[in-house]
Amino acid sequence: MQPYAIAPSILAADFARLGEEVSRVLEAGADIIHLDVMDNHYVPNLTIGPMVCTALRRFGISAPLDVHLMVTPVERLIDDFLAAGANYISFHPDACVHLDRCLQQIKEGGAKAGLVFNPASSLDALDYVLDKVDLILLMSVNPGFGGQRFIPSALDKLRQARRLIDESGLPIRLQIDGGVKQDNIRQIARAGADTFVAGTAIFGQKDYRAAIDGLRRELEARD
Ligand SMILES: O=C(CO)[C@@H](O)[C@H](O)COP(=O)(O)O
Ligand SMILES: [Fe+2]
Repeated sequence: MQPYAIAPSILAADFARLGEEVSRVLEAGADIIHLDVMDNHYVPNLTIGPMVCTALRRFGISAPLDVHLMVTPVERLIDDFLAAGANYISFHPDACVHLDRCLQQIKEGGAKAGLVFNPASSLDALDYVLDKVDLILLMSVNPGFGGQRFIPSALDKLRQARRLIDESGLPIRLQIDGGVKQDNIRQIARAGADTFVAGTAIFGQKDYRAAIDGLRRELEARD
């Protein structure tokens, strides 16, 4: 993966044409595809399951699929998403009883494992498992819906997570999710993020290439 990765969230895509939408956004320069899995239990919304991941693979999508689980419990779905071809599987520590076991389950299944932190959650859950994590995902909105406004306190938490990662020397990606736009991505990158989920900022635009180029231009102008 390149130093900065753009991960369009399909939550804002046209679900009636999902395969084409994902192809188009990849042709427009997306690095990975972010899939928001919601169960109407952990979050008050209901979206997609592993069948959609399988369908995208059958459609010919070979790009990395980044699955963001907003479900509880997570255990069974991990196996289903591994079988469906997910490359990254991230879950919320508070949605899972045996955190260490879930991380192992993902890694033994051949995918990269991520932990997700809600806007009001501390990073304490990383204390004993940092070496088992490939990705830290910080939510900059409350999970459940696309199109919300970026919560500014996520910037401090990004700086804190960036310090943790740098001090550990581990190759952990730092992903930000929620309300990422052209007018704030530069500030978010400065705070330490390297992977940027964007739903409405990309799929909400007519020209996906212009949207992704616009985000990248801001990243290049970061310093
Ligand atoms: O996980 C979530 C929401 O729970 C996100 O992935 C959103 O889908 C991002 O959408 P935008 O805020 O970029 O529109
Ligand atoms: Fe997400």
